Amino acid sequence: MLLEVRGLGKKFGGLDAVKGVDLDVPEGQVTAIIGPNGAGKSTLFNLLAGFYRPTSGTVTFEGKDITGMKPHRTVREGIARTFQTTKLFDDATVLDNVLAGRVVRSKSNALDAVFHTPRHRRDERASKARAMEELEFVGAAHLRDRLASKLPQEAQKRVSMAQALATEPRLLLLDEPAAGTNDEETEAFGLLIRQIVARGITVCLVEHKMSMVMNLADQIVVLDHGQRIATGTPAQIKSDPLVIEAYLGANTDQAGAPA
Ligand SMILES: Nc1ncnc2c1ncn2[C@@H]1O[C@H](COP(=O)(O)OP(=O)(O)OP(=O)(O)O)[C@@H](O)[C@H]1O
Repeated sequence: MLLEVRGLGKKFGGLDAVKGVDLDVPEGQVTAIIGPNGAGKSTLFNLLAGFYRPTSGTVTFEGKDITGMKPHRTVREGIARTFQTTKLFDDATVLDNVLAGRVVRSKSNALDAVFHTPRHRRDERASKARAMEELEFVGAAHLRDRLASKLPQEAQKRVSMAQALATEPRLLLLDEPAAGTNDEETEAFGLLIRQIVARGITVCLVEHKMSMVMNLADQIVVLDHGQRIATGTPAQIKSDPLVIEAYLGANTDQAGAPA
């Protein structure tokens, strides 16, 4: 198992945002995490990537205990995440944004950079080449010199995927990759995610768009009120009474029952 989560919990004051969650993410697959608004999906991602420290439980990645590890360390371990609303550096170009993802794999140190040593120059060239490869992979190479803030949402999402891929992850956490995109763009993101998996990268995604989830996921994990209420294949989840109840009971029109 690539990622093993046991009894994971996060409290905000008196609220259990995530409670006693067990999760196994098999290598080379797509695991989707779904659930009504406020179910704890984003909090779970933040716990896995180290943005939040769990109140209880453990996270094991490739057999190593990474519970409570900070994001700069989890990314070195091989976990990258994208955000629901993209967090690019607005004043930087697309290429510089993707290069920022390379920093974690840089072999040269601060002194190399200050003295512009051959090692630093070699490292810089290799990083740039890798960043461009990732931009080509996501179909955004032509945008390399544009300011990230000036791009439409869909392009920003592609760039943030390139940035995450540039860190050379073994596990990619995608937080609502299809949010705010039209049907055609959603389908294109689905294809891109398949290509990512074909590269041997394991994908875990949070997504409200059920068409994408049902098409892509090998395994679906359903959260409700911070707890895992079901795990299974898309076919199993669609007909699970607990899941149907959670969605029908959800006071939202965005969550979209997995029909
Ligand atoms: N930083 C925080 N401080 C306090 N409460 C929080 C915080 N982050 C999340 N919560 C609460 O924890 C619960 C789970 O929120 P979370 O954002 O993880 O849900 P979600 O499933 O990702 O929802 P959505 O689908 O709307 O993005 C909610 O009740 C939310 O209000």
